[in-house]
Amino acid sequence: MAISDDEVAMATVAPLAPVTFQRPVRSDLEEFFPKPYMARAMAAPDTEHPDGTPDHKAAGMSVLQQHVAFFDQNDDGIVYPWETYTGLRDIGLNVIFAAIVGLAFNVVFSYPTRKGSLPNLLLPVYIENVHKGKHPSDSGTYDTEGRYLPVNFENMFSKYGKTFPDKLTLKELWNMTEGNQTSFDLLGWILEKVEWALVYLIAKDDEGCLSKEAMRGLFDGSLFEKLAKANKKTD
Ligand code: HEM
Ligand SMILES: [Ca+2]
Repeated sequence: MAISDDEVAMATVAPLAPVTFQRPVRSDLEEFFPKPYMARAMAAPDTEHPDGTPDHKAAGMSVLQQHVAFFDQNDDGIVYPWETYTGLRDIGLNVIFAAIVGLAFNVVFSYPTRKGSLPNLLLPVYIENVHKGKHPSDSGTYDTEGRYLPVNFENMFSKYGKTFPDKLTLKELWNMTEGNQTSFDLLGWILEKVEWALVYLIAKDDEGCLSKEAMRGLFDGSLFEKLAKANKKTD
């Protein structure tokens, strides 16, 4: 059967690229909120939350900056390893795990986000420059300036969420990190696995799935705030 030019122009699948059938994209997002293709600098909306997280303050920061600002204990715009450690403890990691993971985040992100040209042995992460920490093999939900792209967030679920519409099973999360891998990018691929493994660990639900809401909250940092609050209550 011949495909008309009109059909070609708007198609989201290509007959000779089976992967486009296996990982479909959304074409109905505008029914839920305006301009899903427009990168949001300060809010992280999805189909269920068209305005993002109302009780979470952007405080003038980009969505990626908000993701990291949770760890900035004294709000001076710089995240030192001991601050990452404290934040990780607050969201429920044990002492050893928080120490290892906390140090690892600063080891990875301090150099790319540095001010000036020299590395700093105290491993600060400068929130102002955190967009420079972006790595390949990610979900594409943050753009290169640290904004949030609703369409790419939603497509994670249309592509990989085969069991439920609003959460990913562990296998599906794994498939997503595999599917996001770009070539010649071992480090980005490892980081992607570690980041999502951590999110899964701290936020999986009773059925062993990662909810869309937890993942959305990961992007604007509200997930960390929620977990810290819940943790404080149980102390
Ligand atoms: C000081 C602490 C942290 C820093 C500096 C940091 C930095 C970043 C940066 C720069 C990105 C953008 C990566 C990209 O889009 O290529 C990012 C994304 C991400 N981070 Fe963090 N992060 C921190 C803490 C955490 C923690 C504690 C977790 C998990 C619990 C986490 C999980 C993620 C995930 C899952 C992504 C999204 C990757 C994707 O789009 O596929 N981050 N982070
Ligand atoms: Ca600080």
